[in-house]
Amino acid sequence: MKVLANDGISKSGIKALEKGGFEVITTKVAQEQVANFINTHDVKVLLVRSATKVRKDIIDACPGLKIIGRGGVGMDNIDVAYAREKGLHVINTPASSSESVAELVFAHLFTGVRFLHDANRNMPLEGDTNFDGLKKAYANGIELRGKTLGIIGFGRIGQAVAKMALGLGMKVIAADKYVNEAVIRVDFYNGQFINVEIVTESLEDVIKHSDFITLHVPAQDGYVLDKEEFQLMKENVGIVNCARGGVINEVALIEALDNEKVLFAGLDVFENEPNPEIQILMHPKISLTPHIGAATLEAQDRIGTELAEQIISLLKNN
Ligand SMILES: O=C(O)[C@H](O)COP(=O)(O)O
Repeated sequence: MKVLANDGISKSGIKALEKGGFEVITTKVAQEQVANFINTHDVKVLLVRSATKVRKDIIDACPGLKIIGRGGVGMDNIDVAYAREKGLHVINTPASSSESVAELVFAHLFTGVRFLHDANRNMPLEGDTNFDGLKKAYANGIELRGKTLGIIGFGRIGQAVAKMALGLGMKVIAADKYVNEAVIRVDFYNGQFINVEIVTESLEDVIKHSDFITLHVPAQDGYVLDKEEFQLMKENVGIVNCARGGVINEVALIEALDNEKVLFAGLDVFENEPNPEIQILMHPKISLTPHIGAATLEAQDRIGTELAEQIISLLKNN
C-alpha cells in the first residue's frame, strides 16, 4: 500500500511504515497535481504538514484514499468533517510537538528582551565608529525571571510553555475557553519535581496583567488580539505568536509597536503565509521565524513514528 508524504516525513516514520509493509513516496507534488498523483499511483494514505491543503476537491477526486494524516497539531488545512463524512480516517499527532513549540516561544522571548534579532542585523563592520552608541541601545535589556507570562490557550502547548516559564521563575497566568485549571509538573535535573496548580482567568484579566503574552489557540474566525485588546495591555508588553496567523491583527500590532505600547513581538506565523507583509518583515521590533515551531529533529521523529503507528493500526488491523 502506498503512502504519499507530500510535506515530508522523518526517517523514523519512513522506517516504521516500511516495516509495516507500506511504500512511502516523499516526492513533493504541486498542490494542483495532488489528486491526479494519488489516483495514478494508487495512493491509499496522504500525509501532510501545513503546506499542502486537503480540501473537498481532493477528497471528492480521490475515492481510493483511505487516510489523511496531519503530521502535527492544527488541521485547519484539511476539510476534516467533510473527509470523515466521506468515510476517510483523518488523524493527527496532537502531543508530539508541544515541547518544541514551547522552546521556540522562549527563543522569541529571550530574543525580544535582549534585542537579539535587531542586534544580529546591526553588528559593526570594521571601522564602524557608531557601534558604541548602538551598543548602549542594546544594553537596555530586561530579565524574564519574576515577570508575568500570560498564556492564551492553555492546552498541551500552553501548558508546556507554563512549565518552562515556572522553571525560569516567571509567574504564569492563563486563559482558555475550555480549560478551568491544570496541574503543571515542573521537573528538576535531580529527579525532584513540584506540582503547580494554575486556575485559568478571564481573557481580559490575562491581557491586562501580563508582562508578556503568548498565544496557543487554534485558527479561528476573528482576531484574539485586536486594537481593543492592545489598548488594555500593560505598557512595554512583549507578544509571541507561535500558534496561527490570523489570531493577531497585524495592523493593530504594528501600530502598538510603533506607538511604544508593545516592546517587541516574536512571530512564527503570519496572516499572509508563507510571505509576511513587508511591514512585518522589515520591522525592527519583530523577531521572525518561518513557521518552524514543530521543526525539530525530536518533534518530527515523534510525529513520524506516531503517524506510522496509527496508520498501521488502522489499515493492517482492518
Ligand atoms: O499545527 C502544527 O503542528 C504546527 O503549526 C506545525 O506545522 P508544520 O508541520 O507545517 O511545521
